[in-house]
Amino acid sequence: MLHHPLEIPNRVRPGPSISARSVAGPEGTVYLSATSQINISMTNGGKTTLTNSLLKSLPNCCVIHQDDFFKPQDQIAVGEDGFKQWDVLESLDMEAMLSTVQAWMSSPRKFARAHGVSVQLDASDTHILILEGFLLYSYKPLVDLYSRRYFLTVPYEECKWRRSTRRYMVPDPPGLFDGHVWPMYQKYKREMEANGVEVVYLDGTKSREELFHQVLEDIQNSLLNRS
Ligand SMILES: Nc1ncnc2c1ncn2[C@@H]1O[C@H](COP(=O)(O)OP(=O)(O)O)[C@@H](O)[C@H]1O
Ligand SMILES: NC(=O)c1ccc[n+]([C@@H]2O[C@H](COP(=O)(O)O)[C@@H](O)[C@H]2O)c1
Repeated sequence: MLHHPLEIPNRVRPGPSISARSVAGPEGTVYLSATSQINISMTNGGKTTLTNSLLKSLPNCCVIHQDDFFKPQDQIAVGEDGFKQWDVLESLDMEAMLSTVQAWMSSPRKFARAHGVSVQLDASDTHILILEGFLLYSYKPLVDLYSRRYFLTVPYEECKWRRSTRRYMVPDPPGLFDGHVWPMYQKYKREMEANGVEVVYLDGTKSREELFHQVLEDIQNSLLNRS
């Protein structure tokens, strides 16, 4: 069963869900034969919002959400600080996420169809996979597969405020943001930069529309440049 992220109340998704839709490009747009993986990162940076807009505008586009790969709560370690360590790589089943991405790579068309999506039949045969997640650039087997890496950033105060308005499947206990979420975000970002992972930084305080148009244009250009 396919779920569009917007249709899931309180962002609860029961088990891995793949979003996909097939749409025609705007008149005059040329999509070249290509398969691309695109990634978008940082908690509350606006990833889901941006992804939902892209999904409606890109041809044969599937989305995999990293937070569908959180391990069950009883497998999440408690740190010395007393918080459950949700924001570390070990709390995610990244092997399962990698397998899902590999299934798409081996046959994007079959993958989309297997998830109930009718694939657009045209000469261009472009397929796009968006990975949406807060910790995508720290798992080496996946990092090397991406065609384009976007990193949405918002300042500390904005991120904390946005986060305070969110209700996760497991609600944040008091102090989690300052005690765990923000320090882990900073740690992984530092490591990513030290490892030389190339990302396109996006200013998450820009308007939703501006971000959408910026990224859509960038993706379309990168598809054209692959010819
Ligand atoms: N460009 C933006 N400007 C202002 N608020 C935004 C923007 N994009 C998203 N938001 C809001 O920020 C919150 C988190 O957005 P969301 O897309 O769910 O983030 P993420 O998936 O990165 O955690 C939501 O309340 C959303 O409406
Ligand atoms: N989906 C879940 O099961 C779950 C549980 C606890 C915390 N979280 C939070 O989800 C965040 C990542 O998701 P977003 O990128 O949508 O904010 C992490 O910072 C993590 O603390 C998710």
